[in-house]
Amino acid sequence: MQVISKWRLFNFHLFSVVPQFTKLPQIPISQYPNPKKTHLYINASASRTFKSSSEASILAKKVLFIPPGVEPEDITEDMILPGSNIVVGPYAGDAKIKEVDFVKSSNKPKDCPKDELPEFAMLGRSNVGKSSLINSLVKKKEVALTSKKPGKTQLINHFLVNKSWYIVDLPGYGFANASEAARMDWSSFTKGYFLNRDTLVSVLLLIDASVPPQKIDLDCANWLGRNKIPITFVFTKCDKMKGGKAKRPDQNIRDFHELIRENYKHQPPWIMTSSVSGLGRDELLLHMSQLRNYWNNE
Ligand SMILES: Nc1nc2c(ncn2[C@@H]2O[C@H](COP(=O)(O)OP(=O)(O)OP(=O)(O)O)[C@@H](O)[C@H]2O)c(=O)[nH]1
Ligand SMILES: [Mg+2]
Repeated sequence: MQVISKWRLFNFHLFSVVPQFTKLPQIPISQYPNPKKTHLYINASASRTFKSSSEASILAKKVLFIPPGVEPEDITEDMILPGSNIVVGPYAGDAKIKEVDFVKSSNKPKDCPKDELPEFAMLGRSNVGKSSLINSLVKKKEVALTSKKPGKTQLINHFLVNKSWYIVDLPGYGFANASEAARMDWSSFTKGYFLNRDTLVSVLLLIDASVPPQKIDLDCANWLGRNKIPITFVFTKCDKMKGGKAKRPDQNIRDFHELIRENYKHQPPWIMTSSVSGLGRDELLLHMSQLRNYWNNE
């Protein structure tokens, strides 16, 4: 298994991604020179695997995202992507982006491309970094337009990757100076897309990790959960360290998990990223590859 053996290179500990259940010594992510080795937590003594412990297997089911084709008791810690709760399974592969083409902007869900290719939709608060993440994933500066001014992306924008799948840039929700009418418009427009788009493999719900959990993000996560829309939490701006008493990204992420935990029977996948440092980029692409390849094989 080539993909898995790649991840064996990382000396990554299972218990480093179990924030809610363990109290482990913490090291701020800024202290890691290599983003690939960035962990939320480090526990020097935790070099166990799940194999020998049924307790650990139950814990794995509660906190890890276990993809199709993987049994909880077969998980070893080196199968977990760094800075995430995502286990890499047999469907992962072909993650590299070789080419990307902007296809179209649609202002109604029914105008979106009809070629049945799988797609991932970027959703999140205005200014959370959706367009920046797309640019970072495709390694091009100006594929998706970014701006300091919230509300830059107003349409459903389809980008075709490797001529075989789409990344979709959506308008941000909840920007403070939008009128109530504009907000309502956003919600019927985008909700229509989520509820009717059969080719949607997963929503990537972007959450700004440089600020404490926001009600609007929690509401959105809960709405998607209630409507059984597959979701991956992508924490953005993990490079941003605010001074003073502000919480660090890893603490904000832990607080966010704490608040949504009871709404999810199974842990949705989550991953830490930064469009500035490239943290989580390759890992997110690998995760998307396993969801996509499974979707294609279904
Ligand atoms: N430090 C840091 N800044 C970021 C990161 N990602 C985005 N930004 C900044 O955040 C601002 C908003 O980024 P966009 O990518 O335009 O955000 P968006 O979610 O597409 O915004 P809308 O299109 O308005 O919904 C820009 O100033 C980016 O440079 C990140 O990972 N780290
Ligand atoms: Mg945008």
